[in-house]
Amino acid sequence: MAEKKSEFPALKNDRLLRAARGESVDKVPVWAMRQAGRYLPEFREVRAQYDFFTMCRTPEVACQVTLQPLDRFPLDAAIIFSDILVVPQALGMEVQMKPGEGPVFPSPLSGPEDLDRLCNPKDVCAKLQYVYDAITLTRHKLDGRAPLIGFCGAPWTIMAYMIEGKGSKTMSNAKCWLYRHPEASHRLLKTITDATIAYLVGQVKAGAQLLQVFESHAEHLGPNLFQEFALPYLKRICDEVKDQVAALGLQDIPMTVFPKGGHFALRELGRLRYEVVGIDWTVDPILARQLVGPNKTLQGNLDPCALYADPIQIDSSVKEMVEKFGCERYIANLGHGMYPDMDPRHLAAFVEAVHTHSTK
Ligand SMILES: O=C(O)CCc1c2[nH]c(c1CC(=O)O)Cc1[nH]c(c(CC(=O)O)c1CCC(=O)O)Cc1[nH]c(c(CC(=O)O)c1CCC(=O)O)Cc1[nH]c(c(CC(=O)O)c1CCC(=O)O)C2
Repeated sequence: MAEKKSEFPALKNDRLLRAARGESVDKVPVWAMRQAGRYLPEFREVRAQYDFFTMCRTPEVACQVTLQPLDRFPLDAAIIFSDILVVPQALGMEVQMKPGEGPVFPSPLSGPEDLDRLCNPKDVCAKLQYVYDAITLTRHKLDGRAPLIGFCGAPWTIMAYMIEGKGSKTMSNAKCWLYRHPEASHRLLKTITDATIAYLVGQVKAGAQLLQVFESHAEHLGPNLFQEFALPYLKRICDEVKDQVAALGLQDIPMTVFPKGGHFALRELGRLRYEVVGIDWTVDPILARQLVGPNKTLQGNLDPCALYADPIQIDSSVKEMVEKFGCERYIANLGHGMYPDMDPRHLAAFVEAVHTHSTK
């Protein structure tokens, strides 16, 4: 795949990239996980016309909805419209998105013998070309307004969906594998990791300017299982993506790891090569800073439900958050994604408050 970076319009707002690299900024950059989505009426209009994965697979539509929140709010980043579950799809698993229910795998992995059903991880890139095309198109259409974030799910989180077949309160089926089939679990995690590394390098080639790895189900592991079944794979992803990007002669791009519910792992994650560590709203910013150390950028962490409050309350919650994090080495975000019933005007209040309370 050809290097497309030089063909793209120049970046006019580099706050996010500067903050990720620990450089000073005029104000704290802000974006929101799930900033393109059902809480926006213009998204729901498009969603009414297409199945969810058809939206992901149609670069013009994915680009259109990626840009919708940027047209409304002065956000400092766009995140490509896609889902973490496109990787298990590319590995050969069927995933349906059922309105009101979420993702469903009709035939989840029921035991180690099912690993033979998975495709070769080397083949995922060709199957995910539509994501690369959406990234390249969106970089052009963004016209340098803000950097474009690419993303993926972390191996444990993807493994959990492949075995549970849907969201789960306990992840007991997936955790059963960790205790009963540790060797097969590592084989599965390695397959997902190999696919993910290739997928993320492809996103950089296509034009992604920062990569975020979502370990959305860290909370189910606890320190010991995280150490064995999550940390080594998160490390490999960062090391190998960075090494491969360098070997291709491409510019190094910042990477973020977001271990939702994984406060017990922040110290170890602070020792990896990720420039940014995302934290959810259950971790105090001062403690997070102590755990990851001074040389990482922190991202987060307003309780998403704080957006149900009125804009005056949102302003004071954001002021407190910014004071705790400080204006250096910090990217403002929610501690998890937007919910479908949120008022877009309250996200506007969040974004405005971050910029107001962090302007030098
Ligand atoms: O803003 C953008 O451009 C990208 C938005 C985005 C979508 N999926 C993800 C992102 C990136 C981001 O968060 O900014 C990533 C993602 N998908 C899932 C997870 C795991 C999880 O939620 O547990 C993640 C990682 C981030 C995170 O932790 O939130 C898995 C997932 N995908 C969907 C659902 C159902 C739902 O209703 O949200 C789930 C959770 C399943 C569960 O375990 O309970 C579907 C989905 N993905 C995106 C959207 C758009 C939107 O938020 O409205 C949807 C809803 C689909 C629909 O319209 O029916 C986009």
